[in-house]
Amino acid sequence: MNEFEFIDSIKQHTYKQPSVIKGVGDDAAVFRQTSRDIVTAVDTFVEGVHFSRSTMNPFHIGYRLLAVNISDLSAMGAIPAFYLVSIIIPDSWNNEELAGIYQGMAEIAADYRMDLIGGDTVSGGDLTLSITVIGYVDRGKARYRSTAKNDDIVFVTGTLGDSAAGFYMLNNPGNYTNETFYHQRHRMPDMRSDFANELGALSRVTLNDISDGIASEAHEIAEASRISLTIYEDKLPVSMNFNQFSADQQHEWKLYGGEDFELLGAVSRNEWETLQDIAAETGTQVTEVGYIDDANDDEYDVWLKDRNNHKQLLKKRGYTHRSR
Ligand SMILES: Nc1ncnc2c1ncn2[C@@H]1O[C@H](COP(=O)(O)OP(=O)(O)OP(=O)(O)O)[C@@H](O)[C@H]1O
Ligand SMILES: Cc1ncc(C[n+]2csc(CCOP(=O)(O)O)c2C)c(N)n1
Ligand SMILES: [Mg+2]
Ligand SMILES: [Mg+2]
Ligand SMILES: [Mg+2]
Repeated sequence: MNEFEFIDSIKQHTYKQPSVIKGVGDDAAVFRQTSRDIVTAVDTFVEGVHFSRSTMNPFHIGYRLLAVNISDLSAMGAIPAFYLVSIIIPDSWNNEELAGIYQGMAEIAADYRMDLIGGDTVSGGDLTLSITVIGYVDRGKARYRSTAKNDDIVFVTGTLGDSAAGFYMLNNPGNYTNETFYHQRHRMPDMRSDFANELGALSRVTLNDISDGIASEAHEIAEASRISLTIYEDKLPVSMNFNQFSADQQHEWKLYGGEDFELLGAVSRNEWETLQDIAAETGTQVTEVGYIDDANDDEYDVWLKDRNNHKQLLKKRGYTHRSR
């Protein structure tokens, strides 16, 4: 298949979003928007860094890449609408495998009524996929990392550490409990889109999605909001049978494992009950895991309290890409 046949094979023939004026097939895509704010993000996946063929099949690769981008839109309180895919294809990937990647993306796109409206195709190098997502949020309702205030409740959706545990199981075959569940949490993470969108009812909520690990994202909130954040270690939600792993593994994965794509947030005590109602309506597990304090002398610290109430500074550690 040449580049043009490939583009033809991945092109949608109809669009779900009524605002599309031009999708795939010209120099750029066009959509029209008058009332809502537009939210956009891009994340890149590289073979060997974000996935390997030994732990993910092509469908999972596509599914997960679009999922993690939807996660960033959720963390902004936005509804997904469009995506554009830039792909660098090495010779070692065949047509069937590439089709699998696009099927994975199409599967989750259907769940969120997203349209593929453009992209770019280049051959050579390592398999690299970069997805740009575009979504909408009601005017002025985008949710930021910078809005947390003293005495807010810190909460997290879902459970933590499952993706890292699943990745470990995929790489270290053995006798595990609930293995399929953990594999699934790594390969096809759940999105918190409905919950995040419904939070539009709140006057203020701080959100950040967990890609690098809760320790890292907690620091992003602390720094952006210029506050201090405390997490109770024994309140961090984990899945059933997470205790099949060693204490060190559990500690490492839930705090620093990353790729959970759950939402870490902060909300005022006044609106905590409304937030819990929204969680119940959208079938979302939400757990109170800590609180916000004023910062001490411009130190935007993140603390971890153990079950004996001992407080220690939580390092900004997680999955960090190096730059030279
Ligand atoms: N190479 C880049 N050029 C311009 N802006 C960038 C670049 N890399 C990151 N950013 C911007 O920096 C901010 C933080 O990006 P970052 O990738 O850390 O967030 P994220 O997507 O939530 O995290 P992750 O990539 O771990 O999922 C965003 O505003 C992003 O657009
Ligand atoms: C083959 C392979 N090796 C390592 C990992 C783990 N991993 C890769 S990127 C990342 C953080 C988010 O990245 P980004 O900041 O780019 O969004 C994590 C935890 C994996 N999933 N697959
Ligand atoms: Mg990013
Ligand atoms: Mg993010
Ligand atoms: Mg991201």
